Amino acid sequence: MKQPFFLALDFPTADEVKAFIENNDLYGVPVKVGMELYYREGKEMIAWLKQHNHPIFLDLKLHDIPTTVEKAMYNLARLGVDIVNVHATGGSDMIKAAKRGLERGARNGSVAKLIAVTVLTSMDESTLRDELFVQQSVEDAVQRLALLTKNSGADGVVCSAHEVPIIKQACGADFLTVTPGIRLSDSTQDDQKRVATPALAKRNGSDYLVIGRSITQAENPKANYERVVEEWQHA
Ligand SMILES: O=C(O)c1cc(=O)[nH]c(=O)n1[C@@H]1O[C@H](COP(=O)(O)O)[C@@H](O)[C@H]1O
Repeated sequence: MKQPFFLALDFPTADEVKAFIENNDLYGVPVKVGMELYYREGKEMIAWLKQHNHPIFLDLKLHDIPTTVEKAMYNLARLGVDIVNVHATGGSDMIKAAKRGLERGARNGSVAKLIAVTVLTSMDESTLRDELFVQQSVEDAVQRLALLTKNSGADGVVCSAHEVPIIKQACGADFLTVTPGIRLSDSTQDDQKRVATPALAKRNGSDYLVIGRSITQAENPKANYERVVEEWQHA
């Protein structure tokens, strides 16, 4: 993979995605396709990105009963993307079912990696305590969900860069950590609560960054993309 960053293509239409990639000469970079884009442009968008050699993380965060998730993953596997995700809070039966669906639907023997969202980066301790009635710290909750994910046979987790060291300690160095909530030092935080710079994510041992608005909403997106590359290489 060119760079260990998934550029979050949070745009409403395929035309906007294509114009963005063209205008900023970002052909072939790893990308993340989320709900906003996928629900409108679906598999044609995925096919276009594959034609242009973009590694793809399809972020649909499945969370349902195991049978439904297995069948949905079977269908998603046929798209030939590189990474897909579920919510870890769906539990071990659901995560195992997701894995089965991916394996059954795999094409040409290549199975997409399965990762599970632990605690969304838009949440903090008060969200857990006051809204979800979870009394643990964010770190403890993330670590427990990471262990559940690993023991259910998935390849890694989505977490914030701050929790990477405790996850690696609990689940091993090979267990993938994919970290959104990445911000350049002069970017706005928006709706994210647990944010980190690319440099901090690198120092903490994050395997892949997910980065959207710091690049896509910037005045000069290409310059900000290069800043992320620079920070990552020199951290
Ligand atoms: O699974 C994800 O990708 C994800 C998990 C999470 O905990 N937090 C999170 O922000 N994301 C996604 O990562 C991207 C972050 O975008 P920016 O905040 O614009 O960099 C969005 O597309 C989110 O949907």
